[in-house]
Amino acid sequence: MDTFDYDDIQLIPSKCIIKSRGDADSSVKFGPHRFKIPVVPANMESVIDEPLAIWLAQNDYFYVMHRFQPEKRLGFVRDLQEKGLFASISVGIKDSEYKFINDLAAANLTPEYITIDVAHGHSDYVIKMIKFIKNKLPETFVIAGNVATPEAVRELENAGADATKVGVGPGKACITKLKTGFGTGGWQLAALKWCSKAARKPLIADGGIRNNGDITKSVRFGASMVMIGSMLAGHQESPGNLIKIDGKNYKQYWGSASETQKQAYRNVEGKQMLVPYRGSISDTLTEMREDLQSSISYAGGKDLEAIRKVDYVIVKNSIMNGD
Ligand SMILES: NC(=O)C1=CN([C@@H]2O[C@H](COP(=O)(O)OP(=O)(O)OC[C@H]3O[C@@H](n4cnc5c(N)ncnc54)[C@H](OP(=O)(O)O)[C@@H]3O)[C@@H](O)[C@H]2O)C=CC1
Ligand SMILES: Nc1nc2c(ncn2[C@@H]2O[C@H](COP(=O)(O)O)[C@@H](O)[C@H]2O)c(=O)[nH]1
Repeated sequence: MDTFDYDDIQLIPSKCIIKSRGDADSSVKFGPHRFKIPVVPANMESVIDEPLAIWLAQNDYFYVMHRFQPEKRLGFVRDLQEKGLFASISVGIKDSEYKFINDLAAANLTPEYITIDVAHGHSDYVIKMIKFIKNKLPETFVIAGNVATPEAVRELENAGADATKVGVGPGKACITKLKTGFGTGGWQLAALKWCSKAARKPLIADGGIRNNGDITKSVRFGASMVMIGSMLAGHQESPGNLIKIDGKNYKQYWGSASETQKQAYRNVEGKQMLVPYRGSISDTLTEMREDLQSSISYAGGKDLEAIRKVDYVIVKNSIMNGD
């Protein structure tokens, strides 16, 4: 298998067939809804909160609410659905989560999306949770992860997952690779390609996106949706505190397995850091959309499908040369 990451790849342009980049359709159908772009902010407490989730749903962007305020989730689902918006939440795999799924079913609440959010998703306990949710809430679109291999994708899909999330350790706030020696850090894009050979259902590429072009590359190598943490954590709407250093503004970004998140130093596999302040998230998402439209034009098509077929070259870390 070739191993490569985002910086090692350049996509090769094909003849343009549209008059304007504005004619390119960057939208994607994912589960029961269609979204403006194949991008979702990471389900981390430093990336998404309730007001941002509502804004994203109102503006046709996908979101996944984090699972770190478990007692608020049922009310959140009810609130969103009462507003006529889709509900998309996260769960873990501990015993209390089974009670939560039962509570949702008993209240006749069916979230449109549930993401099973576990660091090592290739696990019998994740499989058990997929089956449980599919039994109790059969209409819910279940996303399971995170995984790194085709075998894991196959097993989670066979258990009933509607989509699988690929990426173990490529995240900006991640120290899994350093603390355990495992993961897709440094070859996340190749891992996505490898997993896509086995996938029969949608894949989410999760972690390691550093430039808007990496979203396009993820789509080329098999992603239906791309999950982004650090690049979407620095906004006015982002939950992290605003910090000013030497006249420059930053936002706090912390890993979901960091000491900040856990409030304890046990099984820590994440860190806290500062990311540059970037203003409104609406402007960043609009730029992502425009860059995707441009990508579609370079791919010689009219929609995201065109990107999936383009040729590419492996340039081994040289695309930033001269910058
Ligand atoms: N995408 C990624 O690369 C990573 C993401 N994260 C994020 O950090 C958060 C916390 O993750 P996580 O620790 O899974 O959540 P939890 O603390 O909820 O752990 C998940 C469950 O799986 C058990 N488990 C067994 N082996 C492992 C293992 N190797 N890694 C993790 N759990 C294991 C845990 O038990 P016990 O705690 O007793 O071991 C626990 O019961 C999540 O939001 C996750 O997405 C964290 C690391 C990597
Ligand atoms: N190893 C860890 N991975 C983490 C942690 N918290 C979140 N994550 C993963 O990172 C991505 C976001 O990656 P980015 O490169 O876009 O910043 C996120 O979706 C999780 O999968 C953590 O504490 N440790």
